[in-house]
Amino acid sequence: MITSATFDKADFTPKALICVDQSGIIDRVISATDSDYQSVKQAAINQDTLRIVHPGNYLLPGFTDLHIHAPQWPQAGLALDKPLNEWLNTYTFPLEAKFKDLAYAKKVYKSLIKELLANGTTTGLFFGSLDTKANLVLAKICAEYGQRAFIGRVNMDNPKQTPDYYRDSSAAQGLLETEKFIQEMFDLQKQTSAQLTPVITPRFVPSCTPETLKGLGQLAKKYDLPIQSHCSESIWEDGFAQENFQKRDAQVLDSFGLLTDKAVMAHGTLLNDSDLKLFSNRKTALAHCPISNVYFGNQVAPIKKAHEQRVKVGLGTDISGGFSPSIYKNMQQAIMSSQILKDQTNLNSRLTASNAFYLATIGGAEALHVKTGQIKPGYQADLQIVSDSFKEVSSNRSQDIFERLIYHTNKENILQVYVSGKLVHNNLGEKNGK
Ligand SMILES: Nc1nc2[nH]cnc2c(=O)[nH]1
Repeated sequence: MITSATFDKADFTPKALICVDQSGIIDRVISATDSDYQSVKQAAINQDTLRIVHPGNYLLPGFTDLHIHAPQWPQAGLALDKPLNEWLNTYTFPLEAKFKDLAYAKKVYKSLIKELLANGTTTGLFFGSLDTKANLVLAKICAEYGQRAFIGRVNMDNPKQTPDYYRDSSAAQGLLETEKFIQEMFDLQKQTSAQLTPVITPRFVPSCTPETLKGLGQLAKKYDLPIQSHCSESIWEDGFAQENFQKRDAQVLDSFGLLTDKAVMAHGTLLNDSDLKLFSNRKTALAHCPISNVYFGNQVAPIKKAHEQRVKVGLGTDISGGFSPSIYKNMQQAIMSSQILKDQTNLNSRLTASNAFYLATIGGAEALHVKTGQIKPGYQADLQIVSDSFKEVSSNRSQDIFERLIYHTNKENILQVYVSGKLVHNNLGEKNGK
């Protein structure tokens, strides 16, 4: 098994028993040299609860996707040659508005959640749409398929920056609808006992009036909820904050109580040193979306610097600003983009495979305050079993195997995925599912 130990180091354990309790939490990790290894293994065989990770396959923690726009799934990979503002107005807002149609929402969300689980994503932080009922459809599908989910009802009410057909009619109406969504999510949580959390979701500063930003800051405090938005993603977005508030984008969000230790801000490609300090002081996390940033980010996000300044960082696919639902592909891009930043700035900005793995596992989990992302006692058994397709032709050193898995794992290599010990994706067929 492989689990991240620190930002710079992944631990490799060739042989161990991972004991998962009835509630889906890792109870013990027993190494082959421990005195009760054989007896615990035999007991599991007797109870038919032993699951074996065969040679050439590896057990990894499930990943957290810290930034996904669920209703954008049908356009993943489309129109990415357009600038952000045009892409939003011409393609994205019309698509999101279609989710009033709940049959359409159901079809799209089922496809998305199956795809995320098949790619090893066990926790997702989702932007929904404006439509409360469609967001609840997403929540129910997550509950049904076993996806741990944080879901936000999007707020946007600035008439100058949003179209008539896709906008809250006023700040008060949007806030009321959001409070309704929060209550319905709490009810759903109770009915299904699924791991569902509502999230306060101002789309981004340009889409919202100051009344909405203020009201959402207050709702987050009232219900002690996570917050998600976009921050300093593009030169255009930064310019909007400067022109309308005479402040940096991060400062605007902070002035409305939206940078908290439960907030996750997407992109941050243009965060400067003082913004990073603000994030660090507020314990606000950054969702690094390296594929999307190539298209809309205007710059490579300074991830190594953010980590060194003690900003919490995880990875996001940003479906559909990013075209791929795979966190593996985003780890690869995070490493590649960091090299470009190094070449451009001559700073020590380069990320390693171990760094990227840390962001995908521990980084995402810490941002959301969930005990996932590590194969350790006390953590949720959110796990994936992946196969190394290069084992016949490449080296058998643990570091080499690890790097190969980061670079070459496709959906086909992800054999099984578990959330809290429950099998949620099985690529081995019924029989071998055991
Ligand atoms: N990438 C991205 N940036 C945004 N900024 C505001 N909305 C969006 C969105 O849907 N995607």
